[in-house]
Amino acid sequence: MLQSLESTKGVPKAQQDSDPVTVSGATAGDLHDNVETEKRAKNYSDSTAAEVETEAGRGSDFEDYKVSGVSVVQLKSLFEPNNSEGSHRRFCQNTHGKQMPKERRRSREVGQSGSVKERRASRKSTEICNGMSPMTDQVISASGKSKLISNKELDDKRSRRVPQVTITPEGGGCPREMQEEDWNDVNGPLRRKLSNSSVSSTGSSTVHDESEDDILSDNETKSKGIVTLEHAEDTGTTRPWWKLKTIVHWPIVASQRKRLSWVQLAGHKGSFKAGEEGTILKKFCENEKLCFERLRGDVLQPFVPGYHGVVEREGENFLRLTDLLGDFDGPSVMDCKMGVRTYLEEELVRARERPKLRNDMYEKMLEVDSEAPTPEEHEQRAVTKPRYMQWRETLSSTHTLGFRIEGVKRPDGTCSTDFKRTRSKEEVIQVFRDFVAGNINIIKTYLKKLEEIRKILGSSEFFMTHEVIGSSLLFIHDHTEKAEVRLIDFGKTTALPEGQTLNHQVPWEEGNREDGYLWGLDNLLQLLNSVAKE
Ligand SMILES: Nc1ncnc2c1ncn2[C@@H]1O[C@H](COP(=O)(O)OP(=O)(O)OP(=O)(O)O)[C@@H](O)[C@H]1O
Ligand SMILES: O=P(O)(O)O[C@@H]1[C@H](O)[C@H](O)[C@@H](OP(=O)(O)O)[C@H](OP(=O)(O)O)[C@H]1O
Repeated sequence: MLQSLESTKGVPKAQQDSDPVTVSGATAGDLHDNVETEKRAKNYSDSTAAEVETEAGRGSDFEDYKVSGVSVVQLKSLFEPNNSEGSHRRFCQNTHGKQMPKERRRSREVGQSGSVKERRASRKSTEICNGMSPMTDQVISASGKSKLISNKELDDKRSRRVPQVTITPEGGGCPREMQEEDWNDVNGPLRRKLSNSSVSSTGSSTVHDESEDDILSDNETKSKGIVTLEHAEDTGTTRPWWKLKTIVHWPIVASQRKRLSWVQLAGHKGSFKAGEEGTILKKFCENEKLCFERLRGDVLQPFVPGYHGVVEREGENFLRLTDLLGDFDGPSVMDCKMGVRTYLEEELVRARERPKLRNDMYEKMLEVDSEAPTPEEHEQRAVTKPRYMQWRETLSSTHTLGFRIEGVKRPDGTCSTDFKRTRSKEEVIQVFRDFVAGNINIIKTYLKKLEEIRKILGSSEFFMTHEVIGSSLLFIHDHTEKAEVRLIDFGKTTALPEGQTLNHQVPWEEGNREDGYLWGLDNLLQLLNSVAKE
């Protein structure tokens, strides 16, 4: 399946009218992974067929309406750039009162001043999780006390509703997401456009089997993997989105500098563009930028993609990152999302304070299990984001193992993102076995790399002082048995209040901000060890 990506697709004209932004370039020293574009082009030989990109802006937008006094996001008609907030595109007023895409809800660094309750909860959490017993067998009640409940009970509770505990704003208030009104305070636009839609979804697919209509539909059932990245021109000018249509995609061999066949196993469509000299451009996210800046000089830096600054392309800002696939020949790739939780505490708080019902998430739920929504949710035809995220976590291995597989790309070019129900140890092991095609040497190299990462994380100042949510480990290997693991995606990784640290292994209780990252990593190590011994 070939998917054509064009990040400017569907971008409303108003965004292109927005203010220019300051661009910080990369220093020469940043370019520590220098990979040649030609080599990459050769590696991604999957993409030899010409593709045709249809009209830009095609796809579904969403519209808000009210059900029982709560706003609902619903699919809206096509070709309407200035719509209301939705999962795929959100817009807000900029300082000039113009409509512009809203920054993905990761823009604000969280937690300059955590609440007292947060700090207390953090101190309380001293239990170390051993083995693979679920760390989520403890829940916090409305009184703030924790109690033990069965896994079944827990799953039911977690998957049915948003936890009811609220964080009380104290001493400056608890962290909260940037709201539309906050935009007036923002000095310069935050440039990461909200999702066009997530790549990860149900369904297994190959590189060759998708029709053009499928390519550009916003149907979440269409899993993506191999994508064709546009090489955005550094013109400094903006191109109206409606002009970006019916572009013929030449085969990669014919236009290596302009296009890059690439693998994107998770995340949002249109988030990436091809960069220069072995780099890719990821849509700008202030929070992620801050993380990469803080990672400079941290012991963890060699284990994350090289960061080469912020660049502007066609009026939009991007983070320029080393393409981790660049050193591999026809790589196999796996994305494992780490941690016991995939949403921020502030997202829970917001969902309680201002519930926003998502029709797209309800639809995604139905695709997997038509009985998953409650009668009320069926009636509303919508769920809140935390509800969806929690359901995804309990359905997969996020809750039980502290990580989950998001997607896999195999050497033959086929991709699968059909892992929403991959939950048990045995199932996860089987995916890894298939991933390495039974090659134990590769598993052993992965184990070595993971052990190294485990050790480094223990001494990383960055890791200690950040809540790491939604970040993945990217596994990459090729037929030469070369294998590498890197930490990616810091869009939802947030700094803790001064002086606070995380243990990353104790159970999460709302307020303690624990993410279970290390617990998940230990489980992953254990699973791979068992594969290596086979
Ligand atoms: N530096 C990189 N080199 C190679 N591949 C990458 C790199 N960064 C990301 N990817 C690919 O892109 C996918 C999505 O990346 P990422 O998770 O950073 O995007 P995202 O839009 O922030 O995702 P999400 O919405 O899940 O948070 C990964 O699964 C991986 O396949
Ligand atoms: O994998 P799925 O089932 O498609 O679900 C998506 C996935 O959980 C993403 O991590 C999340 O983005 P964030 O991590 O950025 O929150 C996205 O939310 P979104 O639709 O609000 O972007 C979800 O739709």
